Amino acid sequence: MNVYTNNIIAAAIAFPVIAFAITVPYMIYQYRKFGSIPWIRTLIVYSLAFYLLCAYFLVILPLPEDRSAVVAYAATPQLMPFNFVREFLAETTFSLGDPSTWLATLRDPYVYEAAFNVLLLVPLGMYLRYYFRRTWYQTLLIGFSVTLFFELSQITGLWGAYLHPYRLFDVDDLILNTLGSMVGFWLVGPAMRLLPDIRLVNEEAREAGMRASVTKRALSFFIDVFVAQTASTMVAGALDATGARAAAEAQGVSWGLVSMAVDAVFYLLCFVAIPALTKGQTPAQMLLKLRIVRPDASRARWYQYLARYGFLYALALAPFLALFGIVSLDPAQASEMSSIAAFFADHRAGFVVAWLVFMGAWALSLIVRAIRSAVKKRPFIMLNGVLSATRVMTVDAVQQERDRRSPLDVSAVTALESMIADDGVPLSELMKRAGTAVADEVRAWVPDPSPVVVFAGSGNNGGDGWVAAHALAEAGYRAILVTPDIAERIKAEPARSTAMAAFADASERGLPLSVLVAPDADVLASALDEAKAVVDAVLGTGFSGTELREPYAGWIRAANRRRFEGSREKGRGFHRKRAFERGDHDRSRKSLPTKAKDAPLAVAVDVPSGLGAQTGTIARPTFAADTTVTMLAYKPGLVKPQARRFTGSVELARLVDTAPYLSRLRGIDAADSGVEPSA
Ligand SMILES: NC(=O)C1=CN([C@@H]2O[C@H](COP(=O)(O)OP(=O)(O)OC[C@H]3O[C@@H](n4cnc5c(N)ncnc54)[C@H](O)[C@@H]3O)[C@@H](O)[C@H]2O)[C@@H](O)CC1
Ligand SMILES: [K+]
Repeated sequence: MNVYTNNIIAAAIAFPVIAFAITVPYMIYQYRKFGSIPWIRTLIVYSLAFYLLCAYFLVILPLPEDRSAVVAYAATPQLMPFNFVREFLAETTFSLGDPSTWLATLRDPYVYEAAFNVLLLVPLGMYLRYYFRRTWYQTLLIGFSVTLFFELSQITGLWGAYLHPYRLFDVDDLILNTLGSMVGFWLVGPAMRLLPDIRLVNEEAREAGMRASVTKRALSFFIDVFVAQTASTMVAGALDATGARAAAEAQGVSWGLVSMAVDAVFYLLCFVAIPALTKGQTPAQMLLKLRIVRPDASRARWYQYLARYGFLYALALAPFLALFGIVSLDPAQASEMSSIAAFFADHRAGFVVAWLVFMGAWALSLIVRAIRSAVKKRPFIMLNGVLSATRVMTVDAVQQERDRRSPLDVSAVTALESMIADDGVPLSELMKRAGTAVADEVRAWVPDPSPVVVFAGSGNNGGDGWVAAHALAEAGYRAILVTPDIAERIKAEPARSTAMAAFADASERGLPLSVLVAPDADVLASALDEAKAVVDAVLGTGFSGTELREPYAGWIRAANRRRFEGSREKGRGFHRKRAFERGDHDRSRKSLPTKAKDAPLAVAVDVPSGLGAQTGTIARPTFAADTTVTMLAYKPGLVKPQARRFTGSVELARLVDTAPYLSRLRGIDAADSGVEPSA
């Protein structure tokens, strides 16, 4: 056993080195892929690395004394499957009928080594199923490959590092290790219900990745400094090698000054010139998808980049220059100094203490603010950002902020649709893309096929709902579509033909799509009780007003009640007594009641039904959503302050490349009305 623990200690010593080497690449990869790095994933990835290292060390250590060592027992591979069983039976006193022999058996090397060989790859199977979401046969294959790699390391004497194999290649190891990975696969199954779903962790990371977190910005800054400094050092070195130093010194120019000038060139290049060419990105910001912009997300000018980083260096360096100045004053020469210098020189120690206190307080305040911004999910703004009127945002957040700041009037959306249709993408195709985007949003947050309720109104917003329900059913979700009337009797086009086609296709292929036509309250409530997601495609841009008509009002109330009171089984008793009885909400309240624990995901299509797309008025009732997938452009109502608690997060589904149309529309808009567009 001692051998095992020694190897684990070796791994523990080697691990920090490896962890350090992989951390920056790991962070860059995660930031690029997901935008943020959840703790849980870091824990998993690093524990996996540590575990694999331990396992490998157990397989290849201890190393023989010298390269040509011959280890007798490892010379011939053991190729007989289940040899360990035979040897065990031959060599021990074990008897199934005699319990007194059982305990000794456990201490038998054949038994504990076999058990250990199984154990070795149990964690791998767990990681493969839980984190990498591999199926059982993929786990089997990967487990076997890893084992084979281990055994091949042994039979080749660590890939030729040693002339002879020093550990035994054993088929039984292959069998037992692979079995271990399968045991891990089976064991982790029940635990997965308690562990956070890694797909949701990823989805949340993507959402959190909209923010330019302090760590992401710090990483980007250090990469930039590293790049600029390395380039500068190399160039200065090259100049030195070509004799520039001697030439400079012959001219009476100090080499220190020259290399500082080279530094300055590279820092200006990295932090000013390159951002000016790339619309606001330093090299590392390109890598990490960050951008320097004005506070309103518009493009900053080159002198703002200069100011931003100039102030940063000035603010960071000034205290050190001051300290250096004070420390280098010699009190012995105080009589020869100006009175101010003499004062500083006399009180040197006091100033150094004051300096330390000041810097400590400053550092502490930065740390507190950084933590507070992380907790409150607010941007971390530094003084140099304020002074230069710039911010660092993620590329995605810049885009989102620009979209939010230039919503498109509902009338303009209609104009936009017909422009797109004129270019060959008809409304029916837009509807298909819109519904698919909604289904994708549901699938991102509810990754396993589950029951989903889709409310579809009788306008085109409802058409999006039919597409979404069909797409979800196609993906195996049990979609329950709630409609006031059968598809044939929908009046709006292309909603009608789209709904009919979706229904016909689903029936023909036997997809799990069921349609509830004007269901009564009880049927509706049961459907909602089971649902893992509710899609609101009742009313979109076609609605304005302060009251919803039936049956829509009843549907929305039922959905809101389900959201805030929980399912009916759970809701009876405690929950039902709560104030939120009408399934309506008190419009004077600043926030909505908290969501019930088992509330389904609520997705609104285009706008939450009840919210005025143009005006942002909140009707009675209005659908309360976790996320709103809005089509083509933000509508003015979505960005009104009161809308936020009904829309949840807003996702823009562009459906087509809208940029050329938008500039045309805004141009025409401005010319026609004689006023500046809202952007
Ligand atoms: N903008 C786009 O490019 C696209 C828009 N599509 C969808 O089409 C929607 C607009 O469709 P429509 O113009 O047909 O309008 P809506 O579907 O938003 O609303 C029209 C329906 O609302 C009902 N209604 C009006 N006032 C009511 C009230 N007070 N109480 C109850 N019901 C009321 C009407 O009877 C009508 O059935 C958009 O929101 C979007 O979801 C997509 O289908 C395709 C792409
Ligand atoms: K809607």
